[in-house]
Amino acid sequence: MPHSRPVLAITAGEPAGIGPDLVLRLPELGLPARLVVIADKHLLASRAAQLGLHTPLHDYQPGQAAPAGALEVWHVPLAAAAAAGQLDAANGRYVLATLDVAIDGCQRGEFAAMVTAPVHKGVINDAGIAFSGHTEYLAERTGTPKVVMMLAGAGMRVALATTHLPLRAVADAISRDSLREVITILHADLVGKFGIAAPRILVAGLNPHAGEGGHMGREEIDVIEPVLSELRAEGMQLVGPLPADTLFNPDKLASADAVLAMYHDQGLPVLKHASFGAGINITLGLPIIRTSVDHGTALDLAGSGRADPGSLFEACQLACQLARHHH
Ligand SMILES: NC(=O)c1ccc[n+]([C@@H]2O[C@H](COP(=O)([O-])OP(=O)(O)OC[C@H]3O[C@@H](n4cnc5c(N)ncnc54)[C@H](O)[C@@H]3O)[C@@H](O)[C@H]2O)c1
Ligand SMILES: N[C@H](C(=O)O)[C@H](O)COP(=O)(O)O
Repeated sequence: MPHSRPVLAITAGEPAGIGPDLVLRLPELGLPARLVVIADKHLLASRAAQLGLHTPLHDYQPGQAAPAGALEVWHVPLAAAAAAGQLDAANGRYVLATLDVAIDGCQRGEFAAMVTAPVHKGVINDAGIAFSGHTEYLAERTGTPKVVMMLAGAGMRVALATTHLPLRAVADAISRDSLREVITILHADLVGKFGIAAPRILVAGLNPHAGEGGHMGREEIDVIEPVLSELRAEGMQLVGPLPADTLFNPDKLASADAVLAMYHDQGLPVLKHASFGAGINITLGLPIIRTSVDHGTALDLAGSGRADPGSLFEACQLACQLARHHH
């Protein structure tokens, strides 16, 4: 019965980072899914030996599930041997090749969802490949004009109006059109993927004190408020633009299904402070399901056995739930 359990594609990420360490722990979760790890199989075997783990590794065969408790491996060969903690730009293309296998498999329907362990954005760029993150890469590879990054954890969902941009470029990137698209995607996926019938979304301002009536910036008046009014008229429950320094107070969050922050470090430090180690990153607006960890490659911990698999576990659990819901 090959289709009785959803098949999750899990990319092991940067080979020198903690991704390989964490995926080797996945059988502990006992998830009702087939876990197909996309990575170099020799890397996984040698990292398992380094960590003293005895995770059963089977070559992935689409029509034949491995026994529960084992990982199935879709082998993508490294370009150069990888040592824990030591980045090597020679493997930049390998990392993207693992993502391509997962994306293509999801688009074909062979995988129900993909879950990503962390990649190192810097070393991929050092390899001569322009790369700002999975989020943007997935949008491009699936031909999706606009996606939304959302992190979830500690009872919060925080979506971002802009993602991996220099701070200097943020204000210019927030236009009425882009904001309307972001809120529309966020709203649609809260309803469609998360099953929240009438989501209530808190929207942050961009400037301190949400612009202080135009005295500390005009983006709230010129861009954010007009879009919120327009979308409220379509029936969305949108509160804001609110000053970002107080919008994360527990009493405000209690009444909300999600927060929309205007930029990466307005929203994510709050969420990661509250949930680091168990937070999840979800890409909204894609034609496929993608969840991820909330942390990076932690090169300092790779191969040490001290990396916490909690976030990867949560990401796989959510991918499994969303896949079942979608199915
Ligand atoms: N999903 C992703 O692919 C993703 C997410 C965030 C950062 N990154 C990338 O990771 C690289 C390193 O980023 P960084 O140093 O800012 O963040 P990081 O998350 O790798 O490390 C920050 C701190 O948290 C610790 N840490 C991280 N994950 C942990 C875990 N699972 N268990 C225990 N401790 C953990 C690290 O040891 C370090 O002290 C960058 O290239 C960044 O772009 C990738
Ligand atoms: N912004 C994310 C975070 O800080 O957790 C992270 O960089 C991952 O982004 P991608 O999923 O786009 O790689």
